[in-house]
Amino acid sequence: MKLLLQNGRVLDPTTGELVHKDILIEGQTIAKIGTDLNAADPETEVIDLSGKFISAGLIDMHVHLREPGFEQKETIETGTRAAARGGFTTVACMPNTRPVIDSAELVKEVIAKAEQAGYARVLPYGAITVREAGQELTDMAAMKEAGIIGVTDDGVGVQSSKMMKEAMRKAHSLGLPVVAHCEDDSLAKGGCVHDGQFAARFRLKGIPNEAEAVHVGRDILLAEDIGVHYHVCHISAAQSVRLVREAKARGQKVTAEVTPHHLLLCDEDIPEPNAMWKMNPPLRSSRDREALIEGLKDGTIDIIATDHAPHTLEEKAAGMERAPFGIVGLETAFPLLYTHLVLRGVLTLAELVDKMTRKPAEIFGLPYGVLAEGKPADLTVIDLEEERTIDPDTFLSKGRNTPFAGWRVKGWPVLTIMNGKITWNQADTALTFGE
Ligand SMILES: NC(=O)N[C@@H](CC(=O)O)C(=O)O
Ligand SMILES: [Zn+2]
Ligand SMILES: [Zn+2]
Repeated sequence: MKLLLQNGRVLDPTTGELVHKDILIEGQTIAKIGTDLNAADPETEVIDLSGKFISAGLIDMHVHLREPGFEQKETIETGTRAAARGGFTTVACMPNTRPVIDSAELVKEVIAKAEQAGYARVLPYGAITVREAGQELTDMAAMKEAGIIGVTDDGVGVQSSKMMKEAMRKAHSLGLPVVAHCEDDSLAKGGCVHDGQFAARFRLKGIPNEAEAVHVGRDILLAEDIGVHYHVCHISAAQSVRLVREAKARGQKVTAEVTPHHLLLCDEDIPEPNAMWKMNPPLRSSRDREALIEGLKDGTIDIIATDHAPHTLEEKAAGMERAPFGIVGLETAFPLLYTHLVLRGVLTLAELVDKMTRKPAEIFGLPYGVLAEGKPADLTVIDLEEERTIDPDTFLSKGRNTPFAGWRVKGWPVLTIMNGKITWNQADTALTFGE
């Protein structure tokens, strides 16, 4: 199959400006990027993009697809449809399912289900410890053979330093990154929000910055001699940013991701105790938020990942103290970041796109994330002018748990192509998504 995208605009890699280009896709590959390309044969499907922005397909290195075991929250099918609608062509999924993805068999099951659904490329992580219980290392070699791209106990921190050190040795020998949910239970236990202004005002138990940062610091020390690629999940505290910056300056292979919500919100923005604003790590202080933006700009923080964490509305109705941690992110990430970071001059469009495409591919060694001839045909077309209100009722994800409902944002993905196949086309949908 041939697909010709006419009259789109792409980022010029040297100037960072948008320039008009046509893109010809043949099968699963970008065959040609040029000007005035015409459909040579009548078989070619032609789509006129009328000046819309074409990016390499977005990559999200941190999502929860919830299957197996929590299908009431999300399935691989609904989660990857949400990914496609959000402009993502590749997502890496977390193993904190039921059962936990801690064996080669379960890894293979996830990959098979994702291929069957076909809406996005799914790259699974395997657990560091059996059942994420922190007691015994998993068979990482077998899981690697089955297709994992890294190991993580996301959802919980690895409490034992000895266990973490052994995990790093094993992962390094297999060439796998260790992807860490940094949380010291002795400091975090029982908390539901950041240990700051909001917690004090509503007399809620707080989670201090150090609950994250002591793990970041410990792990950087543990990884130093081993040489393993160590990646910090959903970085939230200013101290953690400082530790990663120092490690990078020493030349250590440490990378980090930040979520859209930690970049855009802080604890003082929470209107009242409402679990739509509850996630782990929690929204921090405005000074932490500023440190995250600074870290993103100076390259300390490598990439943006959503930590898409769907839960049911019933679960979220249990209130700030009892509801589970987590908010969805796949269907709102790009327009939120474009509106609040790019249109406000915090990041350029080229910088934002880089942190959601080329950079995640680079740090995890994936052959995606660049728009170039000969590369896999993963593309996202975004209408930078289209402005709409975020309405969770229109989500393709089963999760409706977001603090961003009602926000008016610009820059919505309108067409997503993965491996040459259209996985989301707004023009085809009968649904209307807000005004
Ligand atoms: N981020 C969250 O608040 N929740 C995640 C777990 C995690 O990412 O640690 C979840 O699985 O719901
Ligand atoms: Zn986590
Ligand atoms: Zn997570």
